Amino acid sequence: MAAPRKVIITCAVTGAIHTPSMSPYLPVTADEIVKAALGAAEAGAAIIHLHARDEKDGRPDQTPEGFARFLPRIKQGTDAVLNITTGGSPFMTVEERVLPAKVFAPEVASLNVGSINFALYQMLERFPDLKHDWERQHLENSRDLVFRNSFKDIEYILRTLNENGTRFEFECYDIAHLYNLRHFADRGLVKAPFFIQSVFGLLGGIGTHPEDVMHMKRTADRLFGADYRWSVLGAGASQMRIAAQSAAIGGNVRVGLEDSLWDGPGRLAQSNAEQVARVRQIIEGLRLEIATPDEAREILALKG
Ligand SMILES: C[C@H](N)CC(=O)CC(=O)O
Ligand SMILES: [Zn+2]
Repeated sequence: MAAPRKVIITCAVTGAIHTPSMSPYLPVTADEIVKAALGAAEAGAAIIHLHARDEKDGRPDQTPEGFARFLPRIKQGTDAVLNITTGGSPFMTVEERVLPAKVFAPEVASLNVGSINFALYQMLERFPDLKHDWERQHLENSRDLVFRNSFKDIEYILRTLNENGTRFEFECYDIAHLYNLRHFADRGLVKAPFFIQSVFGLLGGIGTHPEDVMHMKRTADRLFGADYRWSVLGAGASQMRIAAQSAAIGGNVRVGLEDSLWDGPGRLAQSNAEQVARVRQIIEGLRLEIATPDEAREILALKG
């Protein structure tokens, strides 16, 4: 009897898309990010995806100092794999975005494998009472926002972080991004196994229909065969449905308040750990097991 498959849970605890007025549960300060990360790891997340924020008003902060406020305490409190963003906020330059991962040389860093229109303004309707001006500007300005990840930008991040032995969470927001990754693999700039994080439901990228999920998986199977490890994230209300479909067809999952503030229709998730516990229930309900951090390191061939 084959052992149950191990499913890797990634938790993205705060991000740079949602803003503090949208949810009182969104971690903002370093203390809150530490508590959220350790809580998510305790609940079963093997990988923690990290962004930093300004302590006072919560705007995205992509300075190494911003990450230094919480990284050592998280490292001390858990053996979970730490994944530092190179996406930062889509309004930042690639030089700004890559700096924290360059300085801290994490086991994993995110890498966005293509450019997309990145709409957030539709959230203005959902959240009419934003406290800070920057929050309204952040959403408003996304009408004209292209999250730039040119081939030159991607190569720059790859060459900068390959030196540290850092491996990547390849964020693919659309089918074209899988072909971009194939291109860099053919050039030998990325090494298998490829950890592909398919992003569903961001306005500007692919949708959340089960056919969209199958299309991503079928295309990745064709382009990468056994050389990739697949994971998915569903934005907003689609989070758990997309995770369930992925777990059922051999994939891994990502949850966290970066990707969705919700725990069911109209109910704000009260912690990242709550979302990890819910997706764990789904995984164990399918009679699968969650991967420990060390099992995730083995599955993804991380430097440890
Ligand atoms: C949809 C997610 N915000 C994708 C993300 O996590 C990007 C990054 O940090 O590099
Ligand atoms: Zn992120």
